[in-house]
Amino acid sequence: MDYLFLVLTLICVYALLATSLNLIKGYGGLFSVAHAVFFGIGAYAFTIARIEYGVPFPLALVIAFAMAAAASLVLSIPSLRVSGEYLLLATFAVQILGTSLFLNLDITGGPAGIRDIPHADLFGYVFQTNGQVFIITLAVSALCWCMMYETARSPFGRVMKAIREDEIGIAALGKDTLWFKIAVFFIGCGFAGVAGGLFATVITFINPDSFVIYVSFTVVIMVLLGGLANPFGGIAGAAVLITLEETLRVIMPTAVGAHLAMVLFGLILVGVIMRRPQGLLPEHATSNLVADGRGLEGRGQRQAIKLKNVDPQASAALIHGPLLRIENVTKSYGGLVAVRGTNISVDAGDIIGIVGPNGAGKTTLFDLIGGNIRPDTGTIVYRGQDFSKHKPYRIAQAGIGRLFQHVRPFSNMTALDNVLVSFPRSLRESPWFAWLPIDRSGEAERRDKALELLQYMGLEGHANEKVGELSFGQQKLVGFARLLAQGASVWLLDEPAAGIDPQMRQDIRRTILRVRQDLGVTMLIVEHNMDFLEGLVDRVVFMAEGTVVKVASFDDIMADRELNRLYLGV
Ligand SMILES: Nc1ncnc2c1ncn2[C@@H]1O[C@H](COP(=O)(O)OP(=O)(O)OP(=O)(O)O)[C@@H](O)[C@H]1O
Repeated sequence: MDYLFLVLTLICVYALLATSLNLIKGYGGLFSVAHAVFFGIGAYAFTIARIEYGVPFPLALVIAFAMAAAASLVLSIPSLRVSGEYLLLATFAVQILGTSLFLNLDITGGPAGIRDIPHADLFGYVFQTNGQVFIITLAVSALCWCMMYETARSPFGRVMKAIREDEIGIAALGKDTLWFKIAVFFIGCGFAGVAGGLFATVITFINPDSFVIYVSFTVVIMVLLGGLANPFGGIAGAAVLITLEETLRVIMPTAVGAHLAMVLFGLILVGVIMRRPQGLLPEHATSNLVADGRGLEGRGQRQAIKLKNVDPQASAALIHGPLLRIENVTKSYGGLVAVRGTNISVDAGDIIGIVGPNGAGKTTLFDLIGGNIRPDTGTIVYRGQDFSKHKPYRIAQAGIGRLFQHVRPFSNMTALDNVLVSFPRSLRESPWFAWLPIDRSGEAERRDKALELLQYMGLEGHANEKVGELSFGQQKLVGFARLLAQGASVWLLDEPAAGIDPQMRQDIRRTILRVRQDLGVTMLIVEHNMDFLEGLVDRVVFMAEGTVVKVASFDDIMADRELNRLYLGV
């Protein structure tokens, strides 16, 4: 029984460690193979605090969190600007560095480590037997798990998921992705530190062997096996692997058993990747708030509702002069000038079509306005302020929204969550408040607004469906609902009519006209389909070879024989 308690205690510790990595990888999409280092930093910080300074058990756990989280900044601030294999390599380097420091620093006791770590105690009660140690470990792990669970399902967790799905897409909705990634890394590493503190108090002895890269890989396997972005994934993965490891230890109590465990873990990883990439417990896409269908009743037909809750910064009447001015903007790629000395002036409430042959520079122009690339020369002035050197999220926050040609949907999130994540920053979108039971009414209000926006787009019946499973046209309508939630006053629509059937094209056209009529949103529409633009746009900007060739009404452009012959082939 005593041994069983020890195994259960270890499962709790590693479940906490795996859940903290799941927060980083499952929600943040950030692949780290250095998690054992933060586990170790927590363990050493906890141990030193307890032994050297006699710090009480709960406070030592807080110190473990703080030290591991603070150490994460050393890695995350420089390296989270990169992703994919570069981030993986950066975390690998941190793992090697961490192991080397644990081995060579005096404070860590070098290879011999630190012994006789005191048992957990609370209000004078010492948790000594394996049963008692299990209870305190379970209690702390459960508390941390609840905090991470709340964080993951909060608006903060929703933004993290969207970053994982499409970082450019969520930046275009006004979220500072770097800040969110640093924050999720900070929190995940902090909880790894708490797991380290618990580990130290359970085993009462630590040395660098417990924090080597093998441990980091084992935790990665726990997460992948249990289920990425599933709150119970880390627990399931830890339970399976720790049980397996301990069973092997009992059957083969030699070094062979330990090596066999490594081989088995490797095979499990390969098996998971090949047979069940979603892990034992797959991620749920359904928004918690309408999981039971609440809020969807009575929302049958598309109605001519007033968007009373929507606040696009479309106070067109308050703008003096042009809302958006593109002044003498040039952008080259090597010898190729994609946009050349372009000047376009857009008044509030205008709908402007941007047309021209392939390679004319239309998308580049949108990239420049949206901040995805910077102009070589020239300025982009919005509401009187030069935005040409601002980051995409700042431009989006200022009120310029974009529907990308391929929408950039958050495919594994529901339509409702796609809209919810687009609202401007709320209290619980901050990682510090995400786990607190606050702003529930604000969240309920946003849900109602989001449902209203989906209803406005005729998508109320799809609120709970994954956007990746909707048709391309419906995804575009979700994109419109996201722009409304964002409150963008200028919409950059990149080929909204492309890739959809004629019926849906009409729907989208009607929606654009309706948004303009109801909200006075200003729009720039890049489009090849001239029929789509007829009767929709106030002016057409004709571009060719990076240059604005002509700005005129739709009829004048169509009547210009030379343009039609040269570029439109009609
Ligand atoms: N990142 C890049 N690197 C190099 N050249 C680029 C890059 N992006 C665009 N270009 C080039 O710049 C020119 C303008 O491209 P852009 O995509 O803006 O044209 P477009 O008018 O949107 O064309 P389409 O209608 O086909 O989408 C093209 O010649 C293109 O090859």
